[in-house]
Amino acid sequence: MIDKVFNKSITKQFEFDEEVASVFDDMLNRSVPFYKEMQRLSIDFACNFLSENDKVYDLGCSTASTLIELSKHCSHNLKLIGIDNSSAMLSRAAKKAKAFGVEIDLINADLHDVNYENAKLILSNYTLQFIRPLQREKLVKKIYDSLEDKGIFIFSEKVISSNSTLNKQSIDEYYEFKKTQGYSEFEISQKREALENVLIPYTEEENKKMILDAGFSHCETIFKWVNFATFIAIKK
Ligand SMILES: Nc1ncnc2c1ncn2[C@@H]1O[C@H](C[S@+](CC[C@H]([NH3+])C(=O)[O-])CC(=O)[O-])[C@@H](O)[C@H]1O
Ligand SMILES: O=C(O)C(=O)Cc1ccccc1
Repeated sequence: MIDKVFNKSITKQFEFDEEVASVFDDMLNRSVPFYKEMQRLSIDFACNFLSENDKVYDLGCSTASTLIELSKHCSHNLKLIGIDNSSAMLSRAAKKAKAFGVEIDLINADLHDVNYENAKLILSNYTLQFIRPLQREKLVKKIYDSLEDKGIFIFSEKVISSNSTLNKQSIDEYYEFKKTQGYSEFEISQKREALENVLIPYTEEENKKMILDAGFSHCETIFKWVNFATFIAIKK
């Protein structure tokens, strides 16, 4: 289904509700530049670190697109666990996983309330940005503590520039991208208002500092387009 969620005046802040979930895959593909390329890159890097029967978590898995793609492109048998607190997203994730014949343990819970034992890989694409800043650092520390010694954390985020001029130009460039994807200026403005104080992006440097402060030995940007970045963090 085509995303037309914001072609009417908003009546509430952005939520991952039934209406969003019903158009989510289209929304993501048209709202995140190079989403598919990022997803494939994160999967390729992930596969290099994974072995038979490793445990993989996707935090904020939405409709399980990434775990399904990972299972298709990684030759190892993996224990796949997707966590999300949106029932609407997880009901679609379950249907999609079944349709693709991929076994995924889907957990309907807040990311703060789940233990991610013995994780070799934790993924979290475009999710930390929705976690309140003080809680975000706490969650990243939990992610670090949950990973095995040779564990990897791959995550993607919307980012801001610390230079106000470049930040404004980045936002303008991003909205031009959205127009190429068929969104109207009205839809773009309504979604921007809905996301105010819901999606809170950090700078690339703030993301890396958060990761290193949690104890990770290394954090690197492996993909970036203007105001969207993908990072890989190595525990030891
Ligand atoms: N506190 C929370 N606890 C659990 N889930 C949460 C929480 N906050 C947000 N979510 C969930 O995190 C997901 C963020 S979307 C991830 C896309 C996916 N990674 C993808 O690559 O397709 C990104 C986006 O929509 O831009 C949603 O499914 C929320 O329900
Ligand atoms: O930041 C934005 O304006 C977006 O549209 C990103 C986004 C993509 C999918 C769900 C929520 C936010």
